[in-house]
Amino acid sequence: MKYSVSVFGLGFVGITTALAFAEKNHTVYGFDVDTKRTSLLKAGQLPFLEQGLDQALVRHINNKFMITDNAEDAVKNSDFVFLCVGTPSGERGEADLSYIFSAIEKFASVLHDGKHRVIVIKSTVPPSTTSERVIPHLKKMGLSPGDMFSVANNPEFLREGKCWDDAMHADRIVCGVEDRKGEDMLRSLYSDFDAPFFNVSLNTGEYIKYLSNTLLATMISYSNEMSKIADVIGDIQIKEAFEILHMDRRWGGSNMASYVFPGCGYGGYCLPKDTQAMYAASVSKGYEPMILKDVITINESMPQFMANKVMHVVNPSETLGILGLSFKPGSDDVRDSSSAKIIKLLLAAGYRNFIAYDPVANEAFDGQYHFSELEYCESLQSICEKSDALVLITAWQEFAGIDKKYPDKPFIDCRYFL
Ligand SMILES: NC(=O)C1=CN([C@@H]2O[C@H](COP(=O)(O)OP(=O)(O)OC[C@H]3O[C@@H](n4cnc5c(N)ncnc54)[C@H](O)[C@@H]3O)[C@@H](O)[C@H]2O)C=CC1
Ligand SMILES: O=C(O)[C@H]1O[C@H](OP(=O)(O)OP(=O)(O)OC[C@H]2O[C@@H](n3ccc(=O)[nH]c3=O)[C@H](O)[C@@H]2O)[C@H](O)[C@@H](O)[C@@H]1O
Repeated sequence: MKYSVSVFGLGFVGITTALAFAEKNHTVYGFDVDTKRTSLLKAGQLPFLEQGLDQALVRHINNKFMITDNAEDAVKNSDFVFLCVGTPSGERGEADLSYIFSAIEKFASVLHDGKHRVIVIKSTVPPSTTSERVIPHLKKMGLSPGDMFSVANNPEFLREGKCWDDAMHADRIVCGVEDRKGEDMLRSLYSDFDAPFFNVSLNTGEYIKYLSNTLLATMISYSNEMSKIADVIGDIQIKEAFEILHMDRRWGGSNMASYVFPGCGYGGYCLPKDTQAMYAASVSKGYEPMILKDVITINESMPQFMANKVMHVVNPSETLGILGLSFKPGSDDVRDSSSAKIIKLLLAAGYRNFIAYDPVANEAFDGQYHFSELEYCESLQSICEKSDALVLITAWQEFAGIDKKYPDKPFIDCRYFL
C-alpha cells in the first residue's frame, strides 16, 4: 500500500524520514518554518553534511518529496503526519515541547474532515508526553483521537553522519500506539523496511528512546570518571587500558564498546539534552535519578578538566591550535561542541591566540560561535606549522599519527586518539 505522508520539521530527522519514505515510493510533503532551509531543499541541497542523504534528496526532490509552505494542504492530502521538530532543553533541563505544539496548531483544523490519519511524534519526547501532554492538548482543541485520527510516537535512533544508512537499515522500529487502526496503518507503512516492528504502549515507546540515549551517556561518563581516577593516581596508560578492556570476549566485538572510552565529554544535539530531560522528567514525577545526576555532572566537568591540562602545558601568550570543531568526526554539526566549551574556558583564563582547523566544520563553527579571537586554517599542515601547541578535540581520522609528524610540538589529546 502506498501512502501520503507529511513531515513537519526538516532537520536531520525530518529530512531523513521524508526521504526514507520517498525511497519506498510513498508520496511525501515536507514543511518547515525556516524558509532559508526550505529554499535550499527545493534546490536539491542539504543544509548539512550527511553522506547518502544528499544523493537521496537529489533523487526524490520535487518528485516523491515535495516541499510545501502550505501545512494545511499537505495534511489534507496525507494519511500520516510525522512531527520531527526540535525538542531542546528548557530552563530546568526539561524537554521544551513548544515546537511540537506550534506544529500541531498549523494543521489541527484539518483533522475534522473525516479522513482517518495517524499523527506520529518522531521527535524525542520524555515518557508520558504523548499521553499526558499531546493528547490532552488536542482534546482542549476539541480533537479527540479515535474515529477521526490516531496519535502515536515513533522514536528515531539514527546517528548523525550515518543518517541515511541508519534509517534504511534500522535495527528496530518502535511505535508507541494504543489503537488498532493506528497500529495497522503504521505496520503497513513500515512493511517495506526490513526491520522488526514493535508495537508498545505510548509511554513505553518514548521510554525506549531514553533508555538508549541515557545508556550511551552513562557509558561515556563512566569512562570519563575512570580517566579522572587514572589521572590522579598517575602512570596509567589510559588509552591502552580501555583498548585492553574492549578485548573481553563478552563485548563480542560490539561497536557499542566504543562508547566505553574516555574523552572530553559527550556533546551534540541529543545526548546532553536527552539525559537532562529524562532526569527532569523523573524529578517531576517524584524520583531523583542518582546515576543520571552524576552522569550529567561528570559530563559538565570534562571541558574544565581538559582546559586545565592545556593550561598545564601551554602559556597564555603561545599560539594554540584547535584540532576539530564539530561535535564528532563524520559530521559538520557544531551544536554542543566540546571545542567551543574548551575555547570559552581558555579565553576566561586569559588565552587569546587561537587558530583552528576542522576538515568540514570551520564555517559552521564560525557561524554559530563568532569567536573574534579565533582564526581558521584551511589545512592540517598549516595549523600544525603555525601553532606552538595543539589540542585535539574531535578525533577525525585525518589527525591520526599527526603527533609523530611534529614530534617537537606539544599535543594535548582530549580524545585519547593519538
Ligand atoms: N539529530 C539527531 O541525530 C536525532 C534527533 N532526534 C530528535 O529528533 C528531533 C529533531 O531533531 P533534529 O532533526 O536534529 O533537529 P533540527 O534542529 O535539525 O531540525 C528541526 C527542524 O524543525 C523546524 N521547526 C521548528 N518548529 C517548527 C514548526 N512549528 N513547524 C515546522 N518545522 C518546525 C526547524 O526549523 C528545524 O529545521 C529532536 O527531538 C531530536 O531530539 C532523534 C534521533 C536522532
Ligand atoms: O537521539 C539522537 O539524536 C541520537 O543521539 C546519538 O547520536 P549522535 O548525537 O549522532 O551521536 P553519537 O555518534 O552517539 O555521539 C554522541 C557523543 O558520543 C561520543 N561517542 C560517539 C561514538 C562513540 O563510539 N564513542 C563516543 O564517545 C561522541 O563523541 C559524541 O560526543 C545516538 O547515538 C543515536 O542513537 C540517537 O538517535
